[in-house]
Amino acid sequence: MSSNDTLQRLADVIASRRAGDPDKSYVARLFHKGTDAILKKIGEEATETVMAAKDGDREKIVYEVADLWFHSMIALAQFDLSPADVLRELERREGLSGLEEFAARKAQARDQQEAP
Ligand SMILES: N=c1c2ncn([C@@H]3O[C@H](COP(=O)(O)OP(=O)(O)OP(=O)(O)O)[C@@H](O)[C@H]3O)c2ncn1[C@@H]1O[C@H](COP(=O)(O)O)[C@@H](O)[C@H]1O
Repeated sequence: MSSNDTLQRLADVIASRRAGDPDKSYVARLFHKGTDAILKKIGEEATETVMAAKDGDREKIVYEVADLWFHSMIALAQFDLSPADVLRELERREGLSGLEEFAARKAQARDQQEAP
Protein backbone atom coordinates (compact mmCIF):
# COMPACT_ATOMS: atom_id res chain seq x y z
CA MET A 1 0.00 0.00 0.00
CA SER A 2 1.51 3.36 -0.99
CA SER A 3 1.56 6.55 1.09
CA ASN A 4 -0.52 8.14 -1.68
CA ASP A 5 -3.25 5.60 -0.88
CA THR A 6 -3.10 6.53 2.80
CA LEU A 7 -3.43 10.24 2.00
CA GLN A 8 -6.28 9.61 -0.43
CA ARG A 9 -8.12 7.37 2.06
CA LEU A 10 -7.83 10.08 4.72
CA ALA A 11 -8.95 12.70 2.17
CA ASP A 12 -12.05 10.58 1.44
CA VAL A 13 -12.88 10.37 5.16
CA ILE A 14 -12.35 14.13 5.53
CA ALA A 15 -14.61 14.83 2.52
CA SER A 16 -17.30 12.57 3.97
CA ARG A 17 -17.26 14.68 7.17
CA ARG A 18 -18.28 17.88 5.41
CA ALA A 19 -21.89 16.95 5.98
CA GLY A 20 -21.12 15.20 9.27
CA ASP A 21 -22.40 15.84 12.76
CA PRO A 22 -20.14 18.30 14.68
CA ASP A 23 -21.04 16.49 17.91
CA LYS A 24 -19.77 13.17 16.59
CA SER A 25 -16.77 14.08 14.44
CA TYR A 26 -13.72 16.29 15.06
CA VAL A 27 -13.40 17.01 11.32
CA ALA A 28 -17.09 17.87 10.96
CA ARG A 29 -16.74 20.21 13.95
CA LEU A 30 -13.84 22.01 12.35
CA PHE A 31 -15.70 22.38 9.03
CA HIS A 32 -18.66 23.68 11.00
CA LYS A 33 -16.45 26.32 12.70
CA GLY A 34 -15.21 27.47 9.29
CA THR A 35 -12.09 28.53 7.44
CA ASP A 36 -10.57 30.73 10.17
CA ALA A 37 -10.73 27.88 12.71
CA ILE A 38 -9.09 25.48 10.23
CA LEU A 39 -6.32 27.98 9.47
CA LYS A 40 -5.79 28.64 13.19
CA LYS A 41 -5.19 24.91 13.73
CA ILE A 42 -2.62 24.89 10.92
CA GLY A 43 -0.81 27.80 12.59
CA GLU A 44 -0.83 25.99 15.94
CA GLU A 45 0.38 22.69 14.49
CA ALA A 46 3.12 24.44 12.50
CA THR A 47 4.31 26.14 15.70
CA GLU A 48 4.25 22.84 17.59
CA THR A 49 6.27 21.26 14.78
CA VAL A 50 8.88 24.00 15.07
CA MET A 51 9.05 23.55 18.85
CA ALA A 52 9.46 19.77 18.54
CA ALA A 53 12.23 20.26 16.00
CA LYS A 54 13.98 22.84 18.18
CA ASP A 55 13.93 20.24 20.99
CA GLY A 56 15.34 17.66 18.57
CA ASP A 57 12.58 15.27 19.67
CA ARG A 58 12.26 12.96 16.64
CA GLU A 59 9.17 11.13 17.88
CA LYS A 60 7.41 14.43 18.63
CA ILE A 61 8.42 15.83 15.22
CA VAL A 62 6.65 12.93 13.49
CA TYR A 63 3.59 13.37 15.73
CA GLU A 64 3.36 17.12 15.12
CA VAL A 65 3.97 16.86 11.37
CA ALA A 66 1.15 14.28 11.23
CA ASP A 67 -1.10 16.84 12.95
CA LEU A 68 0.10 19.51 10.51
CA TRP A 69 -0.53 17.35 7.43
CA PHE A 70 -3.91 16.29 8.77
CA HIS A 71 -5.09 19.86 9.34
CA SER A 72 -3.61 20.99 6.02
CA MET A 73 -5.70 18.29 4.35
CA ILE A 74 -8.82 19.70 6.01
CA ALA A 75 -7.87 23.12 4.58
CA LEU A 76 -7.40 21.57 1.13
CA ALA A 77 -10.87 20.01 1.35
CA GLN A 78 -12.32 23.33 2.47
CA PHE A 79 -11.14 24.75 -0.89
CA ASP A 80 -12.23 21.66 -2.89
CA LEU A 81 -8.64 20.51 -3.31
CA SER A 82 -7.09 17.12 -2.58
CA PRO A 83 -3.66 15.59 -1.82
CA ALA A 84 -3.54 14.63 -5.50
CA ASP A 85 -3.38 18.34 -6.38
CA VAL A 86 -0.39 18.84 -4.07
CA LEU A 87 1.32 15.67 -5.28
CA ARG A 88 0.88 16.84 -8.89
CA GLU A 89 2.57 20.13 -8.01
CA LEU A 90 5.46 18.29 -6.31
CA GLU A 91 5.78 16.00 -9.35
CA ARG A 92 5.86 19.08 -11.60
CA ARG A 93 8.79 20.39 -9.56
CA GLU A 94 10.67 17.08 -9.61
CA GLY A 95 14.21 17.56 -10.86
CA LEU A 96 13.88 21.34 -10.90
CA SER A 97 16.51 22.83 -8.64
CA GLY A 98 15.05 25.22 -6.07
CA LEU A 99 17.89 27.65 -6.78
CA GLU A 100 17.24 27.59 -10.55
CA GLU A 101 13.51 28.03 -9.99
CA PHE A 102 14.22 30.99 -7.68
CA ALA A 103 16.53 32.61 -10.25
CA ALA A 104 13.94 32.10 -13.03
CA ARG A 105 11.25 33.71 -10.90
CA LYS A 106 13.49 36.70 -10.10
CA ALA A 107 14.35 37.13 -13.81
CA GLN A 108 10.66 36.97 -14.74
CA ALA A 109 9.79 39.62 -12.11
CA ARG A 110 12.63 41.84 -13.40
CA ASP A 111 11.40 41.46 -17.01
CA GLN A 112 7.87 42.37 -15.96
CA GLN A 113 9.11 45.47 -14.10
CA GLU A 114 11.16 46.61 -17.10
CA ALA A 115 8.35 46.02 -19.63
CA PRO A 116 6.84 49.34 -20.83
N1 LIG B 1 -5.78 11.91 11.71
C1 LIG B 1 -6.62 12.40 12.47
C2 LIG B 1 -6.23 13.31 13.50
N2 LIG B 1 -5.03 13.80 13.84
C3 LIG B 1 -5.26 14.64 14.87
N3 LIG B 1 -6.57 14.69 15.18
C4 LIG B 1 -7.24 15.48 16.21
O1 LIG B 1 -6.83 16.81 16.04
C5 LIG B 1 -6.84 17.46 17.30
C6 LIG B 1 -5.51 18.17 17.40
O2 LIG B 1 -5.68 19.18 18.25
P1 LIG B 1 -4.57 19.50 19.35
O3 LIG B 1 -3.34 18.72 19.14
O4 LIG B 1 -4.41 20.97 19.34
O5 LIG B 1 -5.25 18.95 20.62
P2 LIG B 1 -6.55 19.47 21.35
O6 LIG B 1 -6.09 19.91 22.68
O7 LIG B 1 -7.51 18.31 21.35
O8 LIG B 1 -7.13 20.69 20.53
P3 LIG B 1 -7.45 22.17 21.09
O9 LIG B 1 -8.45 22.02 22.22
O10 LIG B 1 -6.14 22.75 21.54
O11 LIG B 1 -8.03 22.92 19.92
C7 LIG B 1 -7.03 16.41 18.37
O12 LIG B 1 -8.35 16.45 18.85
C8 LIG B 1 -6.77 15.10 17.61
O13 LIG B 1 -7.54 14.01 18.10
C9 LIG B 1 -7.21 13.87 14.35
N4 LIG B 1 -8.53 13.57 14.22
C10 LIG B 1 -8.89 12.70 13.24
N5 LIG B 1 -7.99 12.12 12.36
C11 LIG B 1 -8.44 11.26 11.26
O14 LIG B 1 -9.68 11.75 10.79
C12 LIG B 1 -10.64 10.70 10.83
C13 LIG B 1 -12.01 11.29 11.11
O15 LIG B 1 -12.06 11.83 12.41
P4 LIG B 1 -13.47 12.30 13.02
O16 LIG B 1 -13.95 13.39 12.15
O17 LIG B 1 -13.19 12.79 14.42
O18 LIG B 1 -14.35 11.11 13.01
C14 LIG B 1 -10.14 9.73 11.90
O19 LIG B 1 -10.62 8.44 11.68
C15 LIG B 1 -8.63 9.81 11.68
O20 LIG B 1 -8.26 8.98 10.59
